[in-house]
Amino acid sequence: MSVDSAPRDFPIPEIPSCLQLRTVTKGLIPLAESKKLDNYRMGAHVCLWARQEGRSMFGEYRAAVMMQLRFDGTFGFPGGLVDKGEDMMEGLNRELMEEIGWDPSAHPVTWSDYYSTQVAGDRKLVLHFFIKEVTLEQFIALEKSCLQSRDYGKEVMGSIRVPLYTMDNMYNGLPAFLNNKFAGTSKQQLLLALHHSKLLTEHEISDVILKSQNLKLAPNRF
Ligand SMILES: O=c1[nH]cnc2c1ncn2[C@@H]1O[C@H](COP(=O)(O)OP(=O)(O)O)[C@@H](O)[C@H]1O
Repeated sequence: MSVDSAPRDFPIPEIPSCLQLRTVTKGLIPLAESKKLDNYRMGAHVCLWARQEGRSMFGEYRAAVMMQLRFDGTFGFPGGLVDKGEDMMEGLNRELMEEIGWDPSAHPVTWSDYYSTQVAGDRKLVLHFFIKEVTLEQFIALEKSCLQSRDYGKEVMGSIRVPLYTMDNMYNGLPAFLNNKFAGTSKQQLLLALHHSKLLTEHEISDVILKSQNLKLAPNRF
């Protein structure tokens, strides 16, 4: 497999003001710092997305963004824990092959897709996050290959597309989606990826967070 495994450092990404929330910024460290941590498990996940023109009857698509329903009933990004002694990029690409049938020799996730590193000291866990744009054609091919993957129906219960629109009742769509249960830091990573990829503006992100929290005040809204 040809993946760029050269060790490099990356600073903490610039976090937009709409996401300057403790839940989002907690534990963010530069990549080089994570390499000094002893006896930490290392995980890597990737947000794969493709531009998508047009709109459905519910709102504008903007993009297809892939998340997956995991064995534990939570949503997360494809990826997982890297084995002891395994190169990080090799481990991530291996996880993608197992979970979504990704062909790493054709389209490897590389360091150029790196976005952030977060550390959960209490769990002795370091989580690296990558964001990769693919074509819509590749995205659709991946959705199909998920069904044939080794882990489908076991660790992974299927890929999903994140709804990026907000419907007329000001809640359904992305705000409602954000009230699901998410694995690890994947909800924060999703919001960061939407900002980084310029799929949502800062104003739209603030608005979506506010609308998703409104449900907690009005649980019977539909
Ligand atoms: O998409 C994600 N983003 C950030 N953290 C995640 C995501 N999915 C899982 N995690 C966290 O990483 C840990 C290991 O991930 P995962 O369960 O995917 O590894 P595995 O498939 O190797 O068991 C989980 O316990 C969870 O805390």
